[in-house]
Amino acid sequence: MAYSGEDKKEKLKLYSYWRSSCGHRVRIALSLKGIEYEYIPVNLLKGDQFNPDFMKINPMGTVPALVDGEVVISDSFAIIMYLDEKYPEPPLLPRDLHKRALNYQAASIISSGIQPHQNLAIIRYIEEKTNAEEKINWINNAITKGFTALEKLLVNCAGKYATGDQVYLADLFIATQIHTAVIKFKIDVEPYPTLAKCYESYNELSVFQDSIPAKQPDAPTPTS
Ligand SMILES: N[C@@H](CCC(=O)N[C@@H](CS)C(=O)NCC(=O)O)C(=O)O
Repeated sequence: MAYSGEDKKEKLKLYSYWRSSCGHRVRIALSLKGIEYEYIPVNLLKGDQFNPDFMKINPMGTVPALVDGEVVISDSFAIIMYLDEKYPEPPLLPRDLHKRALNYQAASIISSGIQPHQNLAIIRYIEEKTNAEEKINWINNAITKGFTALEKLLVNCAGKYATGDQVYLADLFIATQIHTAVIKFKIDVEPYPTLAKCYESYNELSVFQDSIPAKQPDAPTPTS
């Protein structure tokens, strides 16, 4: 089922940045549910997240932020849950309670155990206080620790995707975290066979392919 036009008077607005993994998760959710939206770029490298107009939308100065009429939400987890409740098809949470908890757990490992450690503000600070090598070590440690935990968590329940043969919440977080690790930080996913297999499956789906950072309107044009 696609949600376009008749369910909404005004298009949703997504404030994001092409390379933001948190924004990337939300794009996949919107795309899976067939929701049309307006994409508003916030250039994190230029500091647009601290522009007073944007700070009114999200006083944390981070992307993504979603505006749906009077409703403003500025955390990817909260945005995805809001979308899932407002546009229930296809559901992002399985009915089975154990699988549901695994989805929450995997999403949480990434949103609180990995992503904050690789966030622009943090890694800039680490480099400033130490050096570029320490920054890379810091990122690698956080991703290795998180991926090792995720691999253990999912090894016995994964199918094509993280918790079976249907895409759920965990997949949105895993796909985008692996994409960032592989493409941005050049980290190999091979040591995590369950995660690597899921990544292959995501790359076969157009909703995942179309949501990747390089395909966003604010992504730099590739030079040949
Ligand atoms: N928990 C928030 C984290 C948001 C976040 O850290 N966003 C990053 C991009 S992925 C950001 O905007 N960073 C800007 C900065 O560090 O200045 C979420 O899931 O939306």
